[in-house]
Amino acid sequence: MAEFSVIVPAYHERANIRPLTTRLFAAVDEPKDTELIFVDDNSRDGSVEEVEQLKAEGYNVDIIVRTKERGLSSAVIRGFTDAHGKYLVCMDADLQHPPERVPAFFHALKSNAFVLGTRYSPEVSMDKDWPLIRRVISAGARMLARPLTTVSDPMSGFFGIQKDYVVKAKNVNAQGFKIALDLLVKAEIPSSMIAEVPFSFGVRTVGESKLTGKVMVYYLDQLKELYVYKFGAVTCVLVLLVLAALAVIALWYLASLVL
Ligand SMILES: Nc1nc2c(ncn2[C@@H]2O[C@H](COP(=O)(O)OP(=O)(O)O[C@H]3O[C@H](CO)[C@@H](O)[C@H](O)[C@@H]3O)[C@@H](O)[C@H]2O)c(=O)[nH]1
Ligand SMILES: [Mg+2]
Repeated sequence: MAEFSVIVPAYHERANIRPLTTRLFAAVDEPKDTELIFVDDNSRDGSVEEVEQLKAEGYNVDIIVRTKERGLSSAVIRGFTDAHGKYLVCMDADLQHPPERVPAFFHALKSNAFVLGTRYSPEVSMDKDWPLIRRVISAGARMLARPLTTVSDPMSGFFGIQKDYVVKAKNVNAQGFKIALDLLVKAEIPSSMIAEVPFSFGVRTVGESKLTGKVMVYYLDQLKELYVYKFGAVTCVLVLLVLAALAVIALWYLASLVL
């Protein structure tokens, strides 16, 4: 039974499956003790056949095909549930998360409950081709998550967690796009048990991003739920009322200067 599991949510990613698998197994320290699980939402694009071929070549890779559910977070939860490993790493299929960094996650997971891949470290650079609009959205989204966690990249989808802590996390939001943030808040992991691994965020070369306007709405909804979870509904309403009052006072003051 594998001790290390790599979970990859995948939707229409056939062309990325082979390079990810070969690069991952070439990189890990203990390939015989490592399993790779794709969680595909019935893409029907040849992903299953590609995985079968890789299996026949001897790679410890599998694919779960979901036909009734869809969504990034719920796919990751399904993969974590089915995984055999004690140490779990989640990464994207599109090679924006370099497989060569996975051993650093497993290494850090031996002494930490949670390991977050970060794009915001002096050691790494963000790919200069990452579109400006994505950088702006990412910065805004990060700022909004600031009160929830101290980690440097709460939007990251490249992370590792010990299986025991997945079991501990209750009511994880399967709708959201930001599963790492949800687990960080709901598994109640102390900051002393969280490590960060810097990585350079690449550019997708094959296939398309699934980030749509709807995903951003889901994110705001997820944030609302996490704020209430962490601070309680009463505190959230009071803070909103104070902010609204401050905004009215500021507008009043500005109007008095102009008029
Ligand atoms: N099974 C399944 N997989 C999905 C779904 N939606 C997306 N995925 C998979 O989830 C991964 C990330 O999707 P992308 O569409 O490539 O996301 P992105 O916009 O590049 O977003 C990335 O950057 C964010 C930070 O800015 C990360 O938070 C996010 O996890 C992801 O890494 C890919 O492997 C994609 O196939 C879905 O509905 N179902
Ligand atoms: Mg991507």
